[in-house]
Amino acid sequence: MKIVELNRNNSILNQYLAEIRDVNIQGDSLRFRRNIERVGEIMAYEISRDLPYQPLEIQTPLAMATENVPTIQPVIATILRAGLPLHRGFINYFDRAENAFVSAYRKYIDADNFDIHIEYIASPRLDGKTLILVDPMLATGGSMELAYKALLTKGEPAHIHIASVIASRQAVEHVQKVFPQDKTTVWCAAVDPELNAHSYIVPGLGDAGDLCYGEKE
Ligand SMILES: O=P(O)(O)OC[C@H]1O[C@H](OP(=O)(O)OP(=O)(O)O)[C@H](O)[C@@H]1O
Ligand SMILES: O=c1cc[nH]c(=O)[nH]1
Ligand SMILES: [Mg+2]
Repeated sequence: MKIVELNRNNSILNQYLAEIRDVNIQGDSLRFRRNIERVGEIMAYEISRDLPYQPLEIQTPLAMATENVPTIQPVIATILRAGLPLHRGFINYFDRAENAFVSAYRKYIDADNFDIHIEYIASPRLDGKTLILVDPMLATGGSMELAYKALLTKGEPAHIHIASVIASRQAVEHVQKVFPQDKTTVWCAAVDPELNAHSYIVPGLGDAGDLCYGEKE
């Protein structure tokens, strides 16, 4: 399974990631959402390089031109609610993509233990398609795994891309166990070393959903 950590190479993505993490900047929720969206745009561009292409003949005002263009449009799936700004970044680039939405939330049993609940799924058929699963945080990997299993009820994708802003090392290992090795690629802006007792990524960024949309009850 190919794992790509985009912050290993210097690019403007690192500036957006620094602002997303920065406790003195991330409280500006408009900037936080836009920075997540910009990471989504950069990831969409990177993933676009892995798609199949074929030449297209185009009539310009002066002559014929040929450009290689993608032969497919992916399905962009996300997990509510923190996934929404990242998803928006992806569809800013894949403007003819189909889309899927899954809800997932942590229901805490006590301070440190929780189950993940999936209650809502809206998806096109996925058979033979390229599925891009986008969620800014891959902490334990549990939400991503359960969202994928829910989406499999809509068909078997030909290839799966997982795109996260920050993943924990543990979640990357989990994904390597539960997703098909031969047809999954993982894209992260950063991979962080630890989870804390509440299964939050450390250093991470805090709670992505709350930073986007406010605290929930
Ligand atoms: O890898 P996991 O351990 O499953 O954690 C990651 C999940 O946590 C966050 O969502 P959260 O449950 O906070 O919901 P929210 O988007 O409504 O805030 C995040 O967007 C992921 O979906
Ligand atoms: O670090 C984490 C873990 C789960 N959800 C978040 O928003 N952040
Ligand atoms: Mg949250």
